[in-house]
Amino acid sequence: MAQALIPVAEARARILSMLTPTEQEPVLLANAVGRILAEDVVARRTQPPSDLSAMDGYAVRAADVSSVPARLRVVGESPAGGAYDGILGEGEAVRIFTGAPVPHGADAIVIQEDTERYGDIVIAREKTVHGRNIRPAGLDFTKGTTGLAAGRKLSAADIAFAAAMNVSSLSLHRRPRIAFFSTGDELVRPGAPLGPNQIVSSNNDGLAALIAEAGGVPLDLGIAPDRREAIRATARKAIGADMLVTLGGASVGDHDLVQAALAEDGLDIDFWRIAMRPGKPLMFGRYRDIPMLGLPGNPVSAQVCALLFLVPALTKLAGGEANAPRTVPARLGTPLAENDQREDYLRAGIDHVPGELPVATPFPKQDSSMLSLLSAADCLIVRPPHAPAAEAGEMVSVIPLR
Ligand SMILES: Nc1nc2c(c(=O)[nH]1)N[C@H]1C(S)=C(S)[C@@H](COP(=O)(O)OP(=O)(O)OC[C@H]3O[C@@H](n4cnc5c(N)ncnc54)[C@H](O)[C@@H]3O)O[C@H]1N2
Ligand code: MOO
Repeated sequence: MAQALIPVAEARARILSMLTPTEQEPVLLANAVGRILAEDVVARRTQPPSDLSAMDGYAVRAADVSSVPARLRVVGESPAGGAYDGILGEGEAVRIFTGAPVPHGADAIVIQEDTERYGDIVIAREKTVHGRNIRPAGLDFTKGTTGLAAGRKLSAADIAFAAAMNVSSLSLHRRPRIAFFSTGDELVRPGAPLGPNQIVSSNNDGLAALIAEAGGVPLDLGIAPDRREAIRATARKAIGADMLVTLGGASVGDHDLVQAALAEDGLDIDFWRIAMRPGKPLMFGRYRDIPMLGLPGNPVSAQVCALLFLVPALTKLAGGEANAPRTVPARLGTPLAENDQREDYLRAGIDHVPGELPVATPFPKQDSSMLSLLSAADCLIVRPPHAPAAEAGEMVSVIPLR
């Protein structure tokens, strides 16, 4: 009897449950963007450190400029990076610039455009109030507060924020090293001489790109021919990696040897075959000490399965919160027939309609060898197992691809 196919969500949960984050390492801010923070970042200083002017103009006592014109005596200057050391008295003003410390005694800044200057005298033409154009000390953050929480994927804004907190290096999980190889006598590298019945391996470069994009270090072990010993020898090169991914040889054909070859060399299978299209022959287990994901060889199946299983796995290894890819609602552009037991991921185009949900139209062909259609797809429509037939206009969930 055929073995039951494992649901997609269960497969992902089983993979994730086998993974633990890589160790932490200090990383300079310049190299940290896009990576996942392993420890909270605590502000090492208060920003602004003291009350600072937000404008170029004159520091005044607001009470002196409650009616205008107000005539004030300029007693000094406060540039950014400097300061006026005295205390501002009644009827006095200090020339001040954006970012400069507000002198003691002053409690407002009159912007330069609202003044006229005559030697030591400045006339304020607009009224002001207490606090205007002043950035109080600690407006942005105060020393000792947690600015960025562990688990966060660092954006450029986060890097700037960490720098402002006077933190120059961050504790991050080491980038996960993902070793992978393709199997198949028919495969050659792009650009290499092609024999009569050979095809170009698209999976190696495609997977390397996806791993790099997801924050991992791709370790391309090449192409193993369809011989058990060759598959074993190639797999052994993965020792030391955080995960091994095999491409192809996962199905039931006489030349689909990955499982049989590695079973004799320390592979312990957790599951094989899932209720998904494309990607039914997906396999997962542990090869010696290394988690191993066996992706199907069909190029679209390999990429879609990598997106659904390898990317969350990488996120977990890198210390982040691993989830299924984000879905958004859309309207179906064409009717769809009832689905079978396999959760379906249909390549589709997206049309944006102002003020309405986008319309996702599945491509008429969905063959899992067709990379042209994966490249052209704007999204994947997710159809649950046994979904009933659907009319055009019905709501569906889609995974945006770009
Ligand atoms: N009798 C059955 N046949 C198949 C089944 C099944 O359940 N029963 N499942 C089908 C499904 S679904 C898939 S997906 C494929 C996956 O098979 P494998 O993982 O064993 O992959 P291969 O046989 O090695 O290759 C499939 C296909 O993809 C091409 N390929 C492989 N590697 C690459 C690469 N690196 N770059 C580009 N193209 C690659 C290969 O030439 C084949 O055409 O099995 C179905 N069969
Ligand atoms: O699941 Mo296979 O990936 O349909 O082609």
